[in-house]
Amino acid sequence: MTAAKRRAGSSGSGSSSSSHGNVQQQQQHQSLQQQHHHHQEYQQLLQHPHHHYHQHYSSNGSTSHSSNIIIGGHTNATHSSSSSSNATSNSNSNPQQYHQRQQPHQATLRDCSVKLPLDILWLPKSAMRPAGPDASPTDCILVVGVSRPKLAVVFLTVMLISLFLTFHVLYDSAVYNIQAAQAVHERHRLSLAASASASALGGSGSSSSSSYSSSSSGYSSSSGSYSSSSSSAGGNSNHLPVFVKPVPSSNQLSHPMVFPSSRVHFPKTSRRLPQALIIGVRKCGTRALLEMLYLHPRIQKAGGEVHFFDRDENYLKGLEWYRKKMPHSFRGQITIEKSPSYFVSPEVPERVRAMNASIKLLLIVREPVTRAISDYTQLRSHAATAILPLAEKDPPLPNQSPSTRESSGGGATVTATSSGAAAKMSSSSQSLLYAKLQSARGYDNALVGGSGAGAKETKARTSSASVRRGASSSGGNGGAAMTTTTLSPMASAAQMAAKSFEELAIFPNGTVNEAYRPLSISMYHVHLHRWLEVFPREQLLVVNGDRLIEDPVSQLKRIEAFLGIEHRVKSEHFYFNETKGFYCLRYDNGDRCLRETKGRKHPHVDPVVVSRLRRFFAEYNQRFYELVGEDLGWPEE
Ligand SMILES: Nc1ncnc2c1ncn2[C@@H]1O[C@H](COP(=O)(O)OS(=O)(=O)O)[C@@H](OP(=O)(O)O)[C@H]1O
Repeated sequence: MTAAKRRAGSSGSGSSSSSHGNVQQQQQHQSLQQQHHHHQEYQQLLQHPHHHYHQHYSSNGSTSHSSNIIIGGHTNATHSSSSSSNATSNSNSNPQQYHQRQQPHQATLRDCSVKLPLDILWLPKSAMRPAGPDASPTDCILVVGVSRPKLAVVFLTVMLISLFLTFHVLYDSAVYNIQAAQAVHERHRLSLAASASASALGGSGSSSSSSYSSSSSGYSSSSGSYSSSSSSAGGNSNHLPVFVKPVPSSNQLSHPMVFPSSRVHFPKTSRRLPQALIIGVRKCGTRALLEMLYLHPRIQKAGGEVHFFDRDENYLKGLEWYRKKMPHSFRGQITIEKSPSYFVSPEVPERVRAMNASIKLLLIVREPVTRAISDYTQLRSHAATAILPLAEKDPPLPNQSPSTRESSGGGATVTATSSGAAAKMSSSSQSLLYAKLQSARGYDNALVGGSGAGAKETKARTSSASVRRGASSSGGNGGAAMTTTTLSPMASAAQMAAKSFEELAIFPNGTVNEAYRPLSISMYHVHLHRWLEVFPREQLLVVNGDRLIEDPVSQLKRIEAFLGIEHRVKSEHFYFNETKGFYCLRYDNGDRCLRETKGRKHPHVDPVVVSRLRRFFAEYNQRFYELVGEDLGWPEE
């Protein structure tokens, strides 16, 4: 290039001395030479970018030689031949000097010698191709190159990955925050609703009444933990978190959330009907199972028991209502709902099939006598909670005679005044209590042995009555003919709280009261039979509730396989809590145990009665084993 320019320079001076009249021709010649010069310079740049860089900048101490970025010089398509020649002969001059040489053209030409950070420089557009007549004098081109392409690729990849991870973390934390906000909002709403209903029911100053409400709506002030009652009914309880969590500060609770929970959801999620159901059995660990499964990233759970299929008032609202009770989920996630009473409600299997014939069913069972005692413990606890506050509060009515209505628990006659508290109740208090009992799920059918009388009016009880019929007709000693006398709810609760398990389970003549609800629910084969008439066996997985208590991971592994999801819930997700006597869950942000109503201390039951009941259940258990095709090894003595 330099030689060409020299030739151009000498040829130019020679022609000026010999042919002064031919100026136009000379200018054209110079222009052609200049284009040639830029073209050569461009080629050189492509072939030896570093060399080019050093040529221009090695004398400038401020420029790093180890830079990976390449660099253009500065020139312009309309340079005069003299300046072109200077630029090439002083190829070591720095950009400033070079720039100074362009001073005469400064006004009309774009300065491309601007020093950018990272040693990125502008190149004149004309350096990329021979400047044509259309070349604009103000065009500059930014050229960035890398001297170590492999390193650059690695660098870029790392950058992209970290960008992706950052996005992912932000995404996750956004979801988490939204869910946390929803939970707090929901609690706040429920606490307001609870206090409102408490004041409506028992007056504003009624501490006893509000303690009932708070237990059913979720806040357990004594334990300082959030504890929704599993037997509370209604839509509100559907969203209650169940694991014991630190109570949010009063500040948090009194803060109204800025957005309504029903509207907040993450993009690309929607509420889907459940693809799997935990259908029961009550008191066998249904809640523990759901919470444990929820550790799996592919599982979404309905917050509470929806009771869609077993309660006509819900079922009649339609599938869309049910769907709206479901959590938001991503495609590919499995939504699970649990309502243990599905198992014992005759109309449920058909209704479930009508929604989704290929739904997966989870049935968790425990040794039947243990389950019955657990059921009794819960019912008694609810009865006590229901009776005492109102009984203490209400003065006895003058001239009110004790209730003389009696109930027969299959032969065991019980006077409803067994608790003095019952007699003290005013009729208004009784109806309030009745309303509470109605809404308390645990009371829907099992207040008293055999008759379940006080709970006959609601639809929920219609199904339980059918279940009782089923249980009674299923065999057994037949000694428990039911008497369906009406027992007031107060009397029922009083009776329940006062009687022992032994009294309720065994008649004085020594026969088993198989119509006693906690016992009839434990006759698993009766209920399962109905399900297997509607669903193929492969669609139902039997989970061993006793093993879930001892070794959750082994049971969860089976369930993951059944649901067709990868094995993700591992032993590191659990720790054994000595105080509670059960496994608790380990989350990234802390450990949580099921609330105190799960894992209650059972009353002592006479071992003779336990043996008697085990013998009674042995036959039923065999039938159950046959149905499921597995021997669960429950004791027969
Ligand atoms: N990890 C863990 N923590 C606490 N409790 C556990 C756990 N795993 C299973 N269980 C057992 O679950 C029993 C309650 O069963 P459910 O959740 O099905 O009860 S309910 O029907 O929903 O009321 C509950 O019954 P009780 O012991 O009688 O309270 C527990 O025995």
